[in-house]
Amino acid sequence: MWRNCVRLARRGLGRGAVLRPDPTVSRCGVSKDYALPNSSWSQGMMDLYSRFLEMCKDGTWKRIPSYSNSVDHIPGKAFWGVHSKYQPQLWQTINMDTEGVGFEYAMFLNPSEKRMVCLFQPGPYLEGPSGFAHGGSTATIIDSTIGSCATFVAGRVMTANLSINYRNPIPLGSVVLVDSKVDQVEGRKVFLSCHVRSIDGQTLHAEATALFIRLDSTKSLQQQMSCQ
Ligand SMILES: CCCCCCCCCCCC(=O)SCCNC(=O)CCNC(=O)[C@H](O)C(C)(C)COP(=O)(O)OP(=O)(O)OC[C@H]1O[C@@H](n2cnc3c(N)ncnc32)[C@H](O)[C@@H]1OP(=O)(O)O
Repeated sequence: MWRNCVRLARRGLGRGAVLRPDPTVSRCGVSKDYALPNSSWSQGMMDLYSRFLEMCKDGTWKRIPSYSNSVDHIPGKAFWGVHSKYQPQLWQTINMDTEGVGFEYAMFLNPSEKRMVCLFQPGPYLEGPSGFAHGGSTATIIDSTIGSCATFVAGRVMTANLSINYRNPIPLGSVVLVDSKVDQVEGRKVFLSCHVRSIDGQTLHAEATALFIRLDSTKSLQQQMSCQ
């Protein structure tokens, strides 16, 4: 499906050339918010989602939609618009068209607390040890959640450091809460921390700290990321 739906664009030739999806084309030609309930969500995931939606009513929390194609949804805004309050996310990595097999998730932002939480239900494609989520998939969802939080406070950022302690394995199909917050901002550096817990709060699955760096505004993203 991926091969059929995505137009790949080769940008540049030779050293440093990258092959990546054309950001103007959504994976199936249709823009879709991937962070919405579907039939694969367990009752626990639905209940938690409803609780957070309830907390959105007074404006304390905001639901963050997730599109693989930002173009239709952020008209006039450059990729990773700087200092956006909150905006649709661009997730080619974690959005899968088959429901329930990979990352099922929904993110909510608490702007005043500079906190981003992610309700996460890992599917079978994320298996590492038998029956449990692969540590790399846990790192991905942590990086995505923390990164979204850093984006909220600082605009265009990249992960410079991510340190994770894995405390208890995450059973596939279970629901965990990835809870991240900004601890400190020093110039271009954003320090964050994160805990991943079961929804009853009894099991600590992982804890992490991260450093994100706000990209130099005088350089384009291309320059910033080119080989030096
Ligand atoms: C709609 C869509 C939303 C989308 C929402 C987006 C969410 C994003 C989530 C996914 C994010 C990723 O996976 S990003 C992919 C993984 N990350 C990467 O590939 C990053 C690779 N690294 C880099 O490109 C670069 O090293 C940067 C950009 C991180 C930093 O480069 P730079 O901008 O030139 O900055 P530089 O001068 O080196 O460093 C600035 C300051 O930070 C310090 N510093 C730099 N790196 C480190 C480090 N690892 N540990 C400690 N300190 C460090 C330096 O000492 C310096 O301190 P001082 O001297 O000033 O005191």
